[in-house]
Amino acid sequence: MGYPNKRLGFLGPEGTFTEEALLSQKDLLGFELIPFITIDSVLDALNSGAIDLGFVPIENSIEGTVSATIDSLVFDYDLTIVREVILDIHLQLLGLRGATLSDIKEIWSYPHALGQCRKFTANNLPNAVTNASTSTAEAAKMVALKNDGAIGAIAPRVSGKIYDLSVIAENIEDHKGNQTRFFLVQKDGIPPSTGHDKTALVCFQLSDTPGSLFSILAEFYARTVNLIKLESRPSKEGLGDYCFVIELEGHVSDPIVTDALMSLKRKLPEIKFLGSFPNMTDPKGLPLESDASDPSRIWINKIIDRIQGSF
Ligand SMILES: O=C(O)C(=O)C[C@]1(C(=O)O)C=C[C@@H](O)C=C1
Repeated sequence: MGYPNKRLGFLGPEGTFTEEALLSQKDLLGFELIPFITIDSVLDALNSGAIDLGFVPIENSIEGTVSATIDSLVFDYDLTIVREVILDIHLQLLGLRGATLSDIKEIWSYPHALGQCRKFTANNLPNAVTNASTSTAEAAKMVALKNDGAIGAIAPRVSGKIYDLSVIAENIEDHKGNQTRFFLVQKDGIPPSTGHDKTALVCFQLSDTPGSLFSILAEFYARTVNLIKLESRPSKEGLGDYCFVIELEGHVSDPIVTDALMSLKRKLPEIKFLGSFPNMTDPKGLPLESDASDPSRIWINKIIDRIQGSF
């Protein structure tokens, strides 16, 4: 199935985990897939309309949230999350053919990947200098270009094949069950409810007073809406000033979710809706090409307007 003239940007270059997660989504392969060198450049291109969809990492089970992604979604752009994808992550120490562990004096990788192998590096390469690259695959590409046996990259196995590097040490992540979650984002349009959805939003508070977080959570508790994730992020307004990123079970069009969000809206100066999207375990796919004149979509957009206060 093709999507003529539809462009999907992702964190590249060829060989990143982001690309691997994207390629696992067969229905997206008909798009023109365009690698970008940073997460910011993907989201910026989406915001400006240069691409139709963006695919970026959001969180890792060892290292936590990818700040570049969440901060762009919360503060910089009005984009909507339409899908989540979860990928098992195994990191490899790659180097030139013939290089061994004792040859490596310098390691390059994406900071989130370096963090996932912190203990491995401390125990096995305590004197190696670590350096940040814009992605794991970019680090692998650079090792190949520099053609220096003393430089290693922490990267996916597939990137070793692409850039002709060999695996010096395999599966070096510090904890078992390492996984990263990715978001597919678009400028607007909310996938209809599948019955197995999540909703993401940001709550901005007026001031930090006793019970202010409790009063947010109470709205969900009162309606037995299950919270999946709660994270405080610096609001960028000053040290100790936070906003709350919340993920909950349900779709924004589910009456109890709508009701909880409307009630929150009356308490808080600002709520930002980030998206309603199917749980990754949902066996039903989601229609990507949602029709702008679809009455259910117009109705959902009205709910969002009311929650965000732009009516
Ligand atoms: O550099 C890559 O390969 C990416 O896709 C980025 C990223 C991340 O942001 O966490 C994705 C998965 C892994 O956790 C390591 C790196």
